Amino acid sequence: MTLLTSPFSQEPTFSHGQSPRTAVLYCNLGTPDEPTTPAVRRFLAEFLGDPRVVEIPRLLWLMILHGIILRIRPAKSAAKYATVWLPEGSPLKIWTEKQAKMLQGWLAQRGHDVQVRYAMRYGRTSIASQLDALKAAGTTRILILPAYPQYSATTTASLFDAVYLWASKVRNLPELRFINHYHDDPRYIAALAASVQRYWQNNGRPNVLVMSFHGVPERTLHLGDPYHCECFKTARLLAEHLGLSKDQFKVTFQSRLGRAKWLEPYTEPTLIDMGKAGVKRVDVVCPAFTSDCLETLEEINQEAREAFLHAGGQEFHYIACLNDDPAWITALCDITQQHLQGWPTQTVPNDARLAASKAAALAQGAKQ
Ligand SMILES: C=CC1=C(C)c2cc3[nH]c(cc4nc(cc5[nH]c(cc1n2)c(C)c5CCC(=O)O)C(CCC(=O)O)=C4C)c(C)c3C=C
Ligand SMILES: [Fe+2]
Ligand SMILES: [Fe+2]
Repeated sequence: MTLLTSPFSQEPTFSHGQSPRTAVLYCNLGTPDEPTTPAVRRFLAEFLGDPRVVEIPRLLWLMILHGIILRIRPAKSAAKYATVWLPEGSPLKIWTEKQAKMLQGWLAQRGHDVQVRYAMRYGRTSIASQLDALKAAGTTRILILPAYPQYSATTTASLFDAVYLWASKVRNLPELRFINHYHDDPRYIAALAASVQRYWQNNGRPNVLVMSFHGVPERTLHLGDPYHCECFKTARLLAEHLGLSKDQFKVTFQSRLGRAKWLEPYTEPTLIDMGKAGVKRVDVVCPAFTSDCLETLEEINQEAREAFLHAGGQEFHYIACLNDDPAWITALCDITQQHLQGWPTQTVPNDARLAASKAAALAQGAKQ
């Protein structure tokens, strides 16, 4: 792109006459490149090596991570990934990419000239590489949109860290905005509720709806992380929307790692207790995940299902994540639009708008 100098001032303007480019970077956790032991080891080394994710003294943790965990876990996890892998790749990546494409298209339909890209905190497609690409394309305003409705330092703050690290190496920075959370956004809640209601219309209702959120160490709650409270608020709003009484739903936390205490109650033991107690049918929904991934497709829809049925339960229904649900993309669009306010993102370029208003003024003058 050539830079011209405006005849009226020393301000540079872009030769194609468009307003400065605005972009949305839709960020998710990340996933291995393939369901193999080496690829999962690479992914886990980066993920679990992040001090935001595992907060124990560095040296000790690096010894445990490289000495034990990365020798055992990758093969086990790779086998699990293989059970959910699709011909096009990892479900998390496929859904995240599709959501970003849909968001861009739907924003364009609403008249916003905004580029939407997706990025992953770990593995490919990295946050730094996408920010580099946006900067190279002349983007001057970037909105960081996490795929996580609930804020957690382990996820949201960690992805912001990656943005700050990139920014610390850039001379001429774009304007940056960050969305911390949307756990109580009425449009996200309505999309979740509609997906559950639709499922029930087609499949009947359960005795209990289990809302299973990804867990985090309990210690993070005592240190001030709002994740636990935000999960409970999402759950309460979802239950209200669905008209559920207290005994018709249950909040649980899944994916515990290591021996420390994580947020309770844990999903699988709760389901086993329910099966043993004679609960006939449970439906499970995972509101912290906006894309289906290993944690929902394998841990819930395979492992937790088996545990519940084995404990005496009769019917286990997994309600899919929001994925490409139109109500969810609409919610994402609304949330994005709200945070783009004040940034010029109209489809009609500034210069064309100016020319049109000058022409209108001239025509008005000619009439008088
Ligand atoms: C929804 C938000 C998430 C939070 C909060 C979170 C915290 C967290 N996770 C781990 C450890 C692992 N998570 C793994 C997979 C994984 N985690 C999330 C989301 C959150 N994690 C997603 C979307 C996924 C799926 C990725 C995919 O490729 O499909 C894994 C890897 C899988 C495995 O080996 O079991 C680990 C490990 C910790 C320690 C943590 C907070 C401290
Ligand atoms: Fe996780
Ligand atoms: Fe898991």
